[in-house]
Amino acid sequence: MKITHVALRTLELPLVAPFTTSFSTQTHRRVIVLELHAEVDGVEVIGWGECGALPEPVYNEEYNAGVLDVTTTYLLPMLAEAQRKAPLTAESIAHHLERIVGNRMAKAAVEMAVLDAQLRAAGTSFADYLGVTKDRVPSGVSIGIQNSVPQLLETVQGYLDEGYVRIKLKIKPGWDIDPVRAVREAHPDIPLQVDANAAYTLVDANHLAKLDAYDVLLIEQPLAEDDMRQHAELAKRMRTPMCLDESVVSAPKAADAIAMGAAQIINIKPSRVGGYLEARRIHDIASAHGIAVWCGGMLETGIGRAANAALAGMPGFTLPGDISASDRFYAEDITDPFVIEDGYLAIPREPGLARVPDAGRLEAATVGTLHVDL
Ligand SMILES: CC(=O)N[C@@H](Cc1ccc2ccccc2c1)C(=O)O
Ligand SMILES: [Mg+2]
Repeated sequence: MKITHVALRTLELPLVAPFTTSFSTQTHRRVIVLELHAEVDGVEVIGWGECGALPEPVYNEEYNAGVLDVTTTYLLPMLAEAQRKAPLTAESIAHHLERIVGNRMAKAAVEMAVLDAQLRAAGTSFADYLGVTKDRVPSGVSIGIQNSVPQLLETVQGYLDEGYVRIKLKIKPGWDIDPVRAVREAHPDIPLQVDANAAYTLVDANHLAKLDAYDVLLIEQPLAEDDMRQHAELAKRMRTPMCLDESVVSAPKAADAIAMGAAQIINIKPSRVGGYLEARRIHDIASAHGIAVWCGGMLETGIGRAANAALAGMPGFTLPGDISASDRFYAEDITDPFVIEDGYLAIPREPGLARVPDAGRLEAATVGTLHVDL
């Protein structure tokens, strides 16, 4: 394909409720969406991409202003140069961009938009492209740090009433054992896991091991992104299975984590690892080692949610992911909403990888747009 034009929109979407983690409280999602115009065999097609980066570098080292700069200054000009020699394919994007170190969320958004355009032009759904045969995926929910344990129990009950099949609690020092104990005592049999977003150190090992008493499915990223060896050490000191999120930024890192015993489970986020094609490679490596994976979330709009739902249909995604219904975070999505039905989300089967945003809602949510001609 030949990319002709890309619009990089920054959207501001209010969250239905503040979302507090160990690293921040967010009341809005300020997210970058790419609208990529391309020609495939002379026919114009539009592909959509969504970037997982936050406005500030508090989840990982990327942030929106940096994504916009690296995409307009480097990534798109490099693809403009590459496509002068030969048509681009989604599968060749990573190769063309490999001179740029890191910036995985920025690269992932570009690759996603190219893949969406390519699949749309071919009339193929992402599920079919991946060979996914399932038609729906189980839906888990990520619950932020609450003001009190009673409020947490009320929030958990609300999501269980909506049908969520797995509860994930954000934890941090001072909000960990008590909330987990309270939820487990109230719900002895629900699948329950925790996510610390790197808030602890090995000094907390004995404290975190208290979670072993509450049948916790996994503990997600208790230590820092770079603490791969430390996670392996902690895994020896806890029965609760170790799961990594922020640390697994690529397939080689996934292989390291598995080889070192730093992860018994991996949270795959296509944005964090550089795109859906790298996400598939991580799925394949993990599955080959008998390591369970599940699909994490970055509060995606329906654009990213659609692609995540298809990815989560792959056989190695054996644990419910954070692919919640659209209304978990947004009163109104910019796309047709994903709704939870009997605890599951339907995997889209329309051509393409992403859901197409409603033009009016997209415009209404846009707080800034950059246009790049290639
Ligand atoms: C669903 C979930 O817990 N996601 C991330 C953390 C996270 C937390 C807060 C966010 C705010 C704005 C955008 C993305 C965000 C991602 C995680 O698994 O670690
Ligand atoms: Mg996480």
